[in-house]
Amino acid sequence: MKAKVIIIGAGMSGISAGKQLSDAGITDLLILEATDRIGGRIRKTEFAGMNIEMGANWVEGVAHEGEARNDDVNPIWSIVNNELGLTTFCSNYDNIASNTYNEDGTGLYDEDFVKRTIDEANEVQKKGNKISERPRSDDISVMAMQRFFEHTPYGPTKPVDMVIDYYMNDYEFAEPPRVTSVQSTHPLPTFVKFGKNVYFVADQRGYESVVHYIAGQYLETDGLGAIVDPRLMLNKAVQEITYSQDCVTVKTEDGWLYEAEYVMVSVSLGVLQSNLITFSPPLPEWKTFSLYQFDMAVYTKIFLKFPKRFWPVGSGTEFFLYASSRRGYYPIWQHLEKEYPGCSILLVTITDDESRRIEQQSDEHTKAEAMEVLRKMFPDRDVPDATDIFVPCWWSDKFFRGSFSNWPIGVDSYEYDQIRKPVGRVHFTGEHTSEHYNGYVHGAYLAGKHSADILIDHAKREK
Ligand SMILES: Cc1cc2nc3c(=O)[nH]c(=O)nc-3n(C[C@H](O)[C@H](O)[C@H](O)COP(=O)(O)OP(=O)(O)OC[C@H]3O[C@@H](n4cnc5c(N)ncnc54)[C@H](O)[C@@H]3O)c2cc1C
Repeated sequence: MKAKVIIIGAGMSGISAGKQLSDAGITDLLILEATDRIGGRIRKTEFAGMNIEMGANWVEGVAHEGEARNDDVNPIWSIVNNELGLTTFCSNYDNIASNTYNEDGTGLYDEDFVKRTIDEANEVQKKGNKISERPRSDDISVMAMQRFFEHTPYGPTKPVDMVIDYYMNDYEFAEPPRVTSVQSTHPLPTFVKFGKNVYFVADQRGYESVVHYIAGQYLETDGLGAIVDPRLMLNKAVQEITYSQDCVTVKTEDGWLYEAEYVMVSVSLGVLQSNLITFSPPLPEWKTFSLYQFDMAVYTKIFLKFPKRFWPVGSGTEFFLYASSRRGYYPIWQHLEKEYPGCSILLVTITDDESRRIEQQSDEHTKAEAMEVLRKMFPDRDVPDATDIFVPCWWSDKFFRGSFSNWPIGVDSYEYDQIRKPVGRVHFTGEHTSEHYNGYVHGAYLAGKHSADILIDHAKREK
């Protein structure tokens, strides 16, 4: 089977690249997707009788009216809010100082004490922004910045310091401060460009309806909106990409061969770092070097359903922290009562080593750990066992190998260009190729457009 362009992967970036190519008149496309759906890491799933988001949940980078900002609007927010009208809720973290729990069963920490910790951490972050004004060669890790400004050789070590540090860094980047680059995150381009608010998508149609919406603008759909276009082929896991000066051949796991003038690879950085897809000839060293230097982080959203609610609800209670002496141990909790009143569901987020650890144990074991933490947080309440648990496994899934990319110390913009740069007829896209917005849904969307533009130029030059 032949096409002008084969797109590998039907997540946000692949679908966005397809739209950009179509708009430029390149409609002879074939999209090969390994799974049985489009959307990739934006995925709803049924849990306890309702749809929840196992992947991306927030539109990050939204300005409120009247807030000082430039005129840029996050393109995903435009679709979510204006075009699709999905139900969203602005997440407000202002009250975490009054919602930070002790691990020794004595309940909440003193609010002023936690507030001071937050203020101090905020001061260090602000100073970090200054480091970003220096030449790129002066980049340091977030932890080095903390040592520099806080004079703490090992970074924060007390439970409250650690959970606040986790909330400010790992909760966003899914890797600890010792890994993350200051210059790429301080200040964070997403918030500078689009606004500092984050909106939680809580809509039964799912956040993935954004991907369907974009796909539906150039792929044929039936009366109900399902994509029926033969150019989208599901359950087509690509195994091998053979490229030459004249063409590209793609082999899928079921033995089919597809030929094209160009290929657009939109699989995750984690997949590219694994050996799932073989390139023939092998990718040049400059390419693999840049791909291996970047990090694929792991961020895990665990959902727990309870027979009854035992946590506080009402204004300022949505997010609460567990300050453990083991950093990153079931640290950030969110109740979904605002989004889904009466649902009695809690969401706890863990990352990195903790994510990899729990992916390798049974859900029952994870539930028991979470229950122990909850009973420490609420010693005076009757805390019933969760009746249901959902633990997504993004890291073990061979089609993802993690949740999103994180910019580590030691990678500069030059190496970043190499990640995105085509190798002959093989082009690359994906959230990890978005220099300013890597890790985000809008990063994937904009990267798809950008990489498609590079391919369009390439095709024009060859005419
Ligand atoms: C748990 C989690 C939470 C997140 N939270 C947020 C958030 O709140 N806000 C935000 O903005 N972003 C968030 N993100 C990040 C966001 O989801 C991603 O940046 C974005 O969806 C990535 O899109 P993509 O197209 O680059 O990659 P993907 O979505 O990974 O798409 C690549 C596609 O390629 C397919 N594929 C893989 N291997 C093959 C193969 N061999 N052959 C064919 N197809 C293949 C995959 O199945 C997939 O569909 C989160 C991600 C996760 C996992």
